[in-house]
Amino acid sequence: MQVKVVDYRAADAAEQFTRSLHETGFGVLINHPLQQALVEKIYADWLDFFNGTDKQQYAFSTETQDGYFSTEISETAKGHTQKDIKEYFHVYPWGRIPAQLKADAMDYYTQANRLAQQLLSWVQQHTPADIAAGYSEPLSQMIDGSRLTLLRVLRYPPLTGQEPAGSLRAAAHGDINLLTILPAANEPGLQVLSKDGQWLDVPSDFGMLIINIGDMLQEASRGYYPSTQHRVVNPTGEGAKRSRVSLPLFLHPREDVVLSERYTAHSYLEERLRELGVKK
Ligand SMILES: O=C(O)CCC(=O)C(=O)O
Ligand SMILES: [Fe+2]
Repeated sequence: MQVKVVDYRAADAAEQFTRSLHETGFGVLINHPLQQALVEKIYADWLDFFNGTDKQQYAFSTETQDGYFSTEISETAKGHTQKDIKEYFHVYPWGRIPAQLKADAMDYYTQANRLAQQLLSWVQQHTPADIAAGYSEPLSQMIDGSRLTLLRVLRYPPLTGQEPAGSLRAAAHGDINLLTILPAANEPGLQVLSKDGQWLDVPSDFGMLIINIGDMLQEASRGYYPSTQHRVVNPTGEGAKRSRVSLPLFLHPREDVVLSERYTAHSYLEERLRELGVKK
């Protein structure tokens, strides 16, 4: 298995891209419309923020989930016992955002949401009719007016050598949401679990955009689009001295969206956040 790199401008981009999502849970786009210069500026400005002390004033709220999550309270992936080696900030348009970082973060949030809506309509168009018949509403409509779509700015600090044995920058997990949109990070490390149980590097050269299916879309599509396990491995050598910054946009449906007979978006999210240990 290999995650395919698809040219967003190719005539058959939608077909190739959605086939990759069906086969691997992941797809990688080049020549996509998100501005690389903006992504890089966000990486640089937020790295300064994480290196400073202001972040302590934005401690996240268990109720609303916006704000800063320190390495001490960082999430523990489902089925794991060690916390991930990461700190992060959850940006929601209605949430707290440091003033000097707000304009760029919201600009990116808007651009990425627009692209996501189009990608969801590609996914919809290429869903087999019997599966699509089970969607409670068109996929791109599920995110209309959602308050829960979330831009996560992640910083994986340089390693100290004191990390607990076996802990990873991000332990193997599936994302909770519908679809995740992730520009290539400033450092390598992202891997995806293949069907035959091998960890493979996700193509993530400069400028690539990585998209993966989340558990909610797996649930809504009855597994046709799989939410594939992925992780971020610890660097060795010189790379261990450097921070890694990444910027996933987690696309969430409106809370009232019916995902399946078992779940609404709301009931699903509550269950998963409790499992992650970031909600009571
Ligand atoms: O940092 C990355 O490249 C991936 C992050 C991720 O998988 C997540 O936060 O869910
Ligand atoms: Fe993830």
